[in-house]
Amino acid sequence: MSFKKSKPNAANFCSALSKQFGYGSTSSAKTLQMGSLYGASKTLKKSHFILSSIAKTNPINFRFSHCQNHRCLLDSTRSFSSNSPQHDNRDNTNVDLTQYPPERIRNFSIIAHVDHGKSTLADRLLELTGTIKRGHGQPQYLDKLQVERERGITVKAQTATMFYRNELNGPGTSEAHNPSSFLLNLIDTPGHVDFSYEVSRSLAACQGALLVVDAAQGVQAQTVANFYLAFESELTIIPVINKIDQPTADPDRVKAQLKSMFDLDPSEALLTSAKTGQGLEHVLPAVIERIPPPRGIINSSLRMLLLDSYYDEYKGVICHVAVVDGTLRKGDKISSAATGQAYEIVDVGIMHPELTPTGVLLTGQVGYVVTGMRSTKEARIGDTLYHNKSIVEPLPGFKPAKHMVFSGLYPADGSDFEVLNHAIERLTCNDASVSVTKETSTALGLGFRCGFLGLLHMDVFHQRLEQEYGAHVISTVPTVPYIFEYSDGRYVGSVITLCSERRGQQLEYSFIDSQRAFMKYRLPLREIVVDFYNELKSLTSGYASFDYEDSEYQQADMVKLDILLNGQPVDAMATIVHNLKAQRVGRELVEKLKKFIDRQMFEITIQAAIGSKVIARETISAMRKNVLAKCYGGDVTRKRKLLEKQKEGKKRMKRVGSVDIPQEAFHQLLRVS
Ligand SMILES: Nc1nc2c(ncn2[C@@H]2O[C@H](COP(=O)(O)OP(=O)(O)OP(=O)(O)O)[C@@H](O)[C@H]2O)c(=O)[nH]1
Repeated sequence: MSFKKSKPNAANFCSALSKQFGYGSTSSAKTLQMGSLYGASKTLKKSHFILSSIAKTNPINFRFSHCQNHRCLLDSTRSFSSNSPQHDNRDNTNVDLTQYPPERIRNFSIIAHVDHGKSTLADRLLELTGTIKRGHGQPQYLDKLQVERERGITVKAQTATMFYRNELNGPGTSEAHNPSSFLLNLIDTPGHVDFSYEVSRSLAACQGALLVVDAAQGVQAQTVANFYLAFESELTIIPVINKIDQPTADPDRVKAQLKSMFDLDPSEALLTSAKTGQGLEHVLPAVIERIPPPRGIINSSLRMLLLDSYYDEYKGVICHVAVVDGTLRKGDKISSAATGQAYEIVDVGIMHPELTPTGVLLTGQVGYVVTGMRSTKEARIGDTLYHNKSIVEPLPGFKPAKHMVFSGLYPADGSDFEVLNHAIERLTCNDASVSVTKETSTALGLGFRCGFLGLLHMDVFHQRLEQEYGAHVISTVPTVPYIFEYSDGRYVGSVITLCSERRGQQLEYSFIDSQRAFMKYRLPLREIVVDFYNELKSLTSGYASFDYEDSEYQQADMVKLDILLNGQPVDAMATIVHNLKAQRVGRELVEKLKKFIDRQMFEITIQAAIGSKVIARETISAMRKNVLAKCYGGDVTRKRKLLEKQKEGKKRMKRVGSVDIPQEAFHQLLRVS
């Protein structure tokens, strides 16, 4: 499966806020719920599913002059700002963080729907502040993972520290004495719904968020979801209408949406083009003016929130932290509230944007620490770190991730279990939203049962295992639920038909404006986990978008569909389907398997069965060895004897032979709904 920014495919986008189907035949079906965004205001409840479609908009001129009188100089000449994107681990003693008390710190995230321009805007802000060199040749600088670059999407939130000061205080004024120098921590977040856990974690370190909205596409499903994440975290939200350079940009329409859906004052919206640079000079002044400084207590005991972590071959576990109260210095002895383990701070610094040692982190600052943690399991995301022997109230931490898609992960070669074990342990250090338990399959041997936030998340996790740790993985059919949001105007009819075919129950249907509709459906996750999103996109010419929320379990007529190879059930291929669809799904599964299993020296029967009842069957005939090749004109009894012997041998092989199932066959099964 692959997910490209421009052409999302169904399987990937169908990520899930869902729980695992029960695996027994008596389990109930999982349902999905779409929610309406209608009438969103500060009192609104979080919405569930959105279906919206946007007709092409006409180009429109806009006039907007917010912040036009604000004069600012983005300081790119400071001695500690780097002009090189690759300056990892400089011993940057010039960075004196003690010059930045909380009132001169602003921590903010950039949040948006997929592709609305978060990472590009982050690039521009890093360039404007001299944090990275202009035209560094690497767009979306903070998207560092190979998987992010290949797919063109952000999957990990990334923090970067920038330094910024106003011209009004005089260019050239020394950093130490310039009262309006600011330390800004920017967190670029992913837009895809599968990675919203990254967004919510990032928001915990922020007091404000730039809500970026594409000037042509307007408010989309993840705009709404992310708005509510920020709103519920009580952050100051600055709306940024981006991509105003596009011919179809219609900022006035977007402003009206922001007002009607979120009660955001249209006059507060910034108009930008991260591509051309238009309007960007107003962004950081707005951040400084509107977002409050962090509220921590300087003279209090240290309390530090563990935001994220990753494993570095040389340094061990590196933790990203936000200092909520107090001060942290290199050499300090700290403890973990979650595990009670004690550590010494070996290194501390900021991401500027690479690791830059500073020796200290003060109240309100965001940075990294190296503590000599030996095991990745010790780094508990959401943990509170504090000075040894001090008594502190632990911070609230994060809500646990809700796993919606569960899949078995097995080493492609059974003997590589330890390699996979090691790889999963390291990767989950950097992706705490994945749950992992060991399991055994008779067909695939020792492996893991993993919970993901969605199919794209699952797919990205597989890819990262391969790319970053060289582990080759077979994944089993996900036992998963999904939820969506859509928007549509002109395509409403076909969306309704699609949802009805998928056993959806319409809960709400309303229009946001003349071109957009919101629909709320309760859908069985099983029905949308595969291909639903592709169909939705193709039916609506790509205009529909969706978001989803877990709904309650519902009673449903579900059956367990087993796949048998030569009479032996393959547990990894068993799936739960609705009784009405069992016949069709069974037939599709055996037909697919027939295509992907190679002929062998014996006949292979592939069956789909519910309990003892076989509902579909295919046969792969045996490869025929010409046992008569050497009988030049021999007598007919001799030939018959040889053929009889071959037949006997084949029967035996069939009985004892094990069928080789290629990895591709497992992947193909994922695509049958
Ligand atoms: N015309 C135009 N294109 C832009 C602008 N900003 C970003 N883009 C383009 O929009 C596409 C998506 O930009 P990204 O910055 O990757 O979007 P994103 O929101 O970070 O995407 P995800 O992280 O995947 O959610 C890229 O092709 C950018 O070049 C803009 O102001 N104008």
